[in-house]
Amino acid sequence: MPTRSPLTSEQRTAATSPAARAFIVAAPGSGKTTVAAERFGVLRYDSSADLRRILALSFTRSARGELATRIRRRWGGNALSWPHRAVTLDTLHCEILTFLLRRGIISWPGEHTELTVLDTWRGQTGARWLSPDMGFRRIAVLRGTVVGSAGRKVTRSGYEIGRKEPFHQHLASGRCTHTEVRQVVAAVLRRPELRAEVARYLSATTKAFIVDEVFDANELDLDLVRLAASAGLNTTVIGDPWQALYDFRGARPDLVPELVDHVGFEEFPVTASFRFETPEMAGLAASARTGQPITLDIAPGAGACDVVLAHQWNELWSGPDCVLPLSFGRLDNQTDAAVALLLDRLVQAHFGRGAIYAEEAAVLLGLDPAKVRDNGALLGAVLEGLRPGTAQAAAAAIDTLRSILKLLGSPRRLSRIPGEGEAVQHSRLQALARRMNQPHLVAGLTVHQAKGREWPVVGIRLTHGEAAKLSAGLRQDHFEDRVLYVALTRAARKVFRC
Ligand SMILES: Nc1ncnc2c1ncn2[C@@H]1O[C@H](COP(=O)(O)OP(=O)(O)OP(=O)(O)O)[C@@H](O)[C@H]1O
Repeated sequence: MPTRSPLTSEQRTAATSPAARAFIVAAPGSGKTTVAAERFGVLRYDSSADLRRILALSFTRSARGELATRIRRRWGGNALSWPHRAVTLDTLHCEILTFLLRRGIISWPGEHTELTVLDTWRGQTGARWLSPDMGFRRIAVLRGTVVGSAGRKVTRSGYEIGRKEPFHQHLASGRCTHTEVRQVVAAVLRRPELRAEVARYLSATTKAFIVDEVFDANELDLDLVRLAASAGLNTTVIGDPWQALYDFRGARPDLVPELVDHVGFEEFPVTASFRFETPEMAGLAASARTGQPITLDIAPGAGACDVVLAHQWNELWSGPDCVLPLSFGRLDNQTDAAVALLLDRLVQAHFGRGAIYAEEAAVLLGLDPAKVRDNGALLGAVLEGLRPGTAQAAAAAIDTLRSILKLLGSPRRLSRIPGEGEAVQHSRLQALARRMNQPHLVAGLTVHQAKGREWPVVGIRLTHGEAAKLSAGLRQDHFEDRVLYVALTRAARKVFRC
């Protein structure tokens, strides 16, 4: 086991404080996750006879995974044995809903008490891309104590269900997405008598909440924190206002100071960063945080970097061929999903890990992800066919891909995509072919995927607008500026512009 570095006095004070409500504000690399994991064990193994669980909470599966790994590494595998858990806020919402349904406090269409909760409606009957000019989408509401549905004007584009019938059918068969779960739990918390039931449930089961990256919390998450604190749970929230990135999930970093003030959290600053190994990086991070103008050196080649980051996947694909982005981005149709499986194969071969959204791609195609992995040689053969890099090779590879999906167990045959969609797939495959022919590949990630991680040397792809923002100095209250800040602070030794 590696030796553990001693905590700084700031870290130790924050992790071991007897405060029932602690707000730990920390800069990048100063040990937010380290302190969260430490405090988990301090509360888990204290000498009290209180056997209720400690709940470590984060917002994304990758952040949850990192937190769970750190807890196990610090305190041993048993630290997360039942009832103690590290889960996402979405999992907690589902747990609360299941409790309310099982107890009959509220009821679901078809009297379901166990739900199948999907990440997205994409690929489900009745789901289509709806944009603000396209009328209404269905949302889940609470009528009395019964879950029902209502139409709401579309305000932000996405895969939604617009028509009543398919939405009702999904609900009646016990199926929904995390969005519906959030809508119902939010409606529950607005009703005093139901809110009191949730408070009772939390205080009966849970001794402490430790919420990592609290600036990514949306209104519902923050309301749950407020409820937990008022129900007497030991409540710790940890975060950095400069690293709030989940606007698309409704993150409300602006509401955190109000919550901290209103609930009466005791504040513990953790300032010393362990990430930055060179004076240059420490200076760069400080300049970014204080809004000083920033200019990055141009990379001698992307191969000089350990990772290349960009805000959007497209920016990575339009960059140097020695950068292999770990995704093409959103999966809009089944051909997108099939091409994502090919990318997954190449990513596995080079980096020993899967591509982002590979599992989602398999599910969208009706395939068992394990079977796809077991039959990787079939996808490998399609990749080999791509090697010449021509448009003809790309077209032939798509055809072969469509036919082998059947062999992998896909219930339907993929058809050609109308309009320009087919040409987009050809150019994606040609981009893959160019990467296959590189002697050395560097992983490309979006800043969202890189959050919470670190590398020695980081390359950043900047649009003109982003470069201008850097030269003007970053502002914490601008989302795009925070994205740039998180990108810059992933490097221990050096950041280059790629
Ligand atoms: N007291 C310490 N002594 C030495 N190294 C430490 C100490 N505390 C944290 N570290 C190391 O510093 C690095 C950053 O820690 P950690 O990931 O917990 O920071 P973070 O604040 O969560 O980072 P981010 O801002 O990127 O989310 C890790 O490699 C961690 O092991």
